[in-house]
Amino acid sequence: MSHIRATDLVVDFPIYDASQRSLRKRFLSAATGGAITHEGQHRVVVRPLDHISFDFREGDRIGVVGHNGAGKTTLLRVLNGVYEPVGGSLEISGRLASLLDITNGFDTDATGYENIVLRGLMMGIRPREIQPKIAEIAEFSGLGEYLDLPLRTYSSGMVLRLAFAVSTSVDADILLMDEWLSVGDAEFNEKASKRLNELISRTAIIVIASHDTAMLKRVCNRIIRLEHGRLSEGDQMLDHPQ
Ligand SMILES: Nc1ncnc2c1ncn2[C@@H]1O[C@H](COP(=O)(O)OP(=O)(O)OP(=O)(O)O)[C@@H](O)[C@H]1O
Repeated sequence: MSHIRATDLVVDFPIYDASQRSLRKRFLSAATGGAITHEGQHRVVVRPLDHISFDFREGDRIGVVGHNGAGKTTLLRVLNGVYEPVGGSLEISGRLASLLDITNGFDTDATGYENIVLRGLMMGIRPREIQPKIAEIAEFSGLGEYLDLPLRTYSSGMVLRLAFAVSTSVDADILLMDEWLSVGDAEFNEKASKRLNELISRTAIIVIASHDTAMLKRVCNRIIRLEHGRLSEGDQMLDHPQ
């Protein structure tokens, strides 16, 4: 059974070159962002996640809401293993896929086809696992002969189409998303939304951070709210101003 269990999770970002001068308006407490503590003359610590605990189980579609800088992206990155917590524990069981930073792993000098494999590697997928999927990914991207050309010849929308096609080609138990991915022109975007909905319906646990309450109401069955790095939970969380 897939699950994610966090107990008293803490993430800190120490900032070593912060000058007191740039922080002189300390009497203004920040409306956004994690808690800031001052340690000595030049060290400041931002705490985007402050002792948070949760238990996500199969069937959970979790919407993460909160103001700018509340810690939503940080939470997704911790789950994805990009950030290491400085405190607490995190237990993840199940294969994890992330739609965060979907162009990570791409090489602008490599062709579209080569980049499918590179992105696959970045996602922890072996070449022999991605190989049988290449034709479907190529077809879905709609990039045709461009797939034989280096990525640097693509428009930014074309790069995103390819990134989306690869990133959504492999099933996982847990899927992380930072906002609903909308890529490409209107026609591609519709196709992409359909693919994303299908992927979601096959995935045991979804965690999606967003400011889009209408989308969260449609996709999620649990809502958690981050506020200055602290967590609360409940359906009424969607009624708060973002
Ligand atoms: N690389 C970093 N170095 C220092 N502080 C950071 C870094 N990344 C994020 N932070 C801080 O961590 C806190 C949480 O940021 P995060 O990006 O997780 O917020 P968010 O809820 O995703 O915001 P948004 O809705 O604006 O995307 C903020 O106070 C931000 O200033």
